[in-house]
Amino acid sequence: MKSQITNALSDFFFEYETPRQVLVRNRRVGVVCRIIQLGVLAYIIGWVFIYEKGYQSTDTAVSSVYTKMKGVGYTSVNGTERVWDVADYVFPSQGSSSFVVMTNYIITEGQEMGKCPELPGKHNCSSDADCEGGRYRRTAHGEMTGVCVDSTKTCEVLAWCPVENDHNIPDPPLLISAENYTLFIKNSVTFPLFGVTRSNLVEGIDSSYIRRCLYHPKDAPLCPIFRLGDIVQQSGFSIENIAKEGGAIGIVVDWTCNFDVAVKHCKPKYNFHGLYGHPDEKDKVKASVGYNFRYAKHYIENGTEKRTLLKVFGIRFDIIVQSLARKFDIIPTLTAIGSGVGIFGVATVVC
Ligand SMILES: Nc1ncnc2c1ncn2[C@@H]1O[C@H](COP(=O)(O)OP(=O)(O)OP(=O)(O)O)[C@@H](O)[C@H]1O
Repeated sequence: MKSQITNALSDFFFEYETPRQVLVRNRRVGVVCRIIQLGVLAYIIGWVFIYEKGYQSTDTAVSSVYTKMKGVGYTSVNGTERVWDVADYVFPSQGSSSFVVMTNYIITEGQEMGKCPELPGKHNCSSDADCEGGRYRRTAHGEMTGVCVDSTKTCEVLAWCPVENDHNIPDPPLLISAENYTLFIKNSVTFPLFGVTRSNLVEGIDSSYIRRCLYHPKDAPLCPIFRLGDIVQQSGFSIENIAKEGGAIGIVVDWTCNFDVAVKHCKPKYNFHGLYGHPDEKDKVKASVGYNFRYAKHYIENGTEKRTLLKVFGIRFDIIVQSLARKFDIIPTLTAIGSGVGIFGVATVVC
């Protein structure tokens, strides 16, 4: 028993096996083998190393975006002139990466708590029995009082009165001048794996350049100030259409960087994508068109709380940062070489 174990151990430690090599002198097999090896070599060098950059490790960035609009709009509605500045037309005002620029609105001034009839068209009634007191209708403005108002043939509601009438959206849009506003984007990205931080205000973009430049895809691709009309156009919309009923535009800041070359070559690229906007005429039956929301400004007049309600139609901008940085790393390089050497074995098997 003991000698059997000793034999097994000595077999294991003092013997070595290796496959026997056979040299085949055959032209056809030789050519096929070389072609397969060449194909594998081309795959490893061309695809894995050059195209897929298998010798580099990758990292995505953490980022922060800050925006600021500038520009002034002017409206003259029913003889009332008004100037709209950035504090009036940007929502929210903090300069976040997702914000709305108002391009059209329906204003309902002097609303106060009270009882008034609903809008004609919606919530019609023929008698008080149709307006169940204390109940709400899904798209109503307030709580029904149980009265059907004769003059309008609509239910009376306890609500902010008079209720908003949004049957007609102003056309042309009231703030079509929004196309001349400018947007400033400040974006900073950090690639934690490589310990690199970059800003879209890259080398050469100083305060005097910022004061006079305007983004242009060819002439000024690094200027961080964008004209709104240009953004709308480059995202595939027309300002007249999107301004009336609103829409959304994605601005992509693309950081594709190679840190094997100097960090200063890591620069952002801007792309614009229409996310949703004014549809073609044939799409009129769509359940929802454009983009809008309601916004109220409250105040006290003669001891009564009142509000001005705005149904805001606007362009919603979403600034999306996309990033991919690469740098030489020994581990992916060795992994790629190792898998390449492994694939070489395929040629031998096939041959
Ligand atoms: N939307 C924009 N369009 C054009 N220029 C802008 C815009 N936003 C900012 N700027 C300019 O870019 C520079 C940097 O803006 P930043 O907000 O950092 O400074 P600021 O002095 O607080 O700007 P400001 O007081 O003019 O709003 C300033 O010269 C500013 O006037």
